[in-house]
Amino acid sequence: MEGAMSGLKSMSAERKMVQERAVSGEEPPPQYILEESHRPIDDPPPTSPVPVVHLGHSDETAEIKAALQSWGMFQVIDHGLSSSFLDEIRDITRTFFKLPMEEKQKYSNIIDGEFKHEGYGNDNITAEGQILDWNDRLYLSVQPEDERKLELWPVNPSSFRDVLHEYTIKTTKLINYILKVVAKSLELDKDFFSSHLGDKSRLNARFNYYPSCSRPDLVFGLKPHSDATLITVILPDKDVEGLQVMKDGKWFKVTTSPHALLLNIGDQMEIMSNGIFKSPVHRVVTNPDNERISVAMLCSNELEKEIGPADDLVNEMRPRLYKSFKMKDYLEVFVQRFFQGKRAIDWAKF
Ligand SMILES: O=C(O)CCC(=O)C(=O)O
Ligand SMILES: [Fe+2]
Repeated sequence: MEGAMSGLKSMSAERKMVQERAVSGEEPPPQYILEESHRPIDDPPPTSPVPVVHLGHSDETAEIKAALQSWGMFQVIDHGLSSSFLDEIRDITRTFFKLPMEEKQKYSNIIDGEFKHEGYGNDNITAEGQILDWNDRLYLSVQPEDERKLELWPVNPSSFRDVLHEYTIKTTKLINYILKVVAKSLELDKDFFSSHLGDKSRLNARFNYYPSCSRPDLVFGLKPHSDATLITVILPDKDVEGLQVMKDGKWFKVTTSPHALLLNIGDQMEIMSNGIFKSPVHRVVTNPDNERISVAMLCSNELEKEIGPADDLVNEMRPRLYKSFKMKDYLEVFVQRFFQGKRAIDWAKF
């Protein structure tokens, strides 16, 4: 067993970045190739624009409720972030991934052969036969501010840290606003989620880089998953599509305005809303001609916090559907299952 674990450990540590494979024109090697029944099928899934919610309008609460009950996600255009600032975030992302490999490796998520969540890299390899995603990423914890590992924040491009800091402040403000509206839509006190989040609530930034892939029919850019979060803010690529969401058992391409931020709820919201809202399953497919980037800001409750369904959402008509547990215990289960392409929410159900 120990031998097998150390074998897996060295597979994580020694693997090549997807970007290196794409640059040298490699076809995806066997570890990336999906079983036939799991492959993204070629006939393009229907496109349907994810609902647009108008913040500050009198019907924002009803719009958010309807969007979360049907899609689990919505796009926001009047979010208060300028289009030029959104482009700056896209620019620092592209510039970082364009740096020479040895420069990016200074921020590696493998330290002394051990996989860490934070930093530049790929998923951990935790099991023999695990199918890998056609994606490299930079994962950074941005909040609480005093827990930032600044040594993993790129200094190149030189604006990277300042832009990410500013984006953290702006997304936090947007998330706080949206969480009040979501609470109202559930007829909870408007501060229900923010008071639960507490002072040590977490915000993580995941910069995704999906190199072009000669065989998009065989691989995923990002495997089907729901987020572990309370809520996630995605800045999608301006030009290249790839994100798909499961709705009513079917996959839909997600199309958004270039000026939009896309918000989706995660498992913590499904649990706290006692299943009134469902955390959407989504995935990313690759593209033979173009690379794609996205930035996900992932907002979660404090690690020591106990979470469970809101008492006011449990009644005779709607019994308690999920257990209560410590956030950190959920994340541990989530991470193990995520790498295996399995959902953690089933673990939380009664
Ligand atoms: O690339 C995207 O559009 C989505 C990324 C995503 O789902 C994630 O980082 O959790
Ligand atoms: Fe996601």
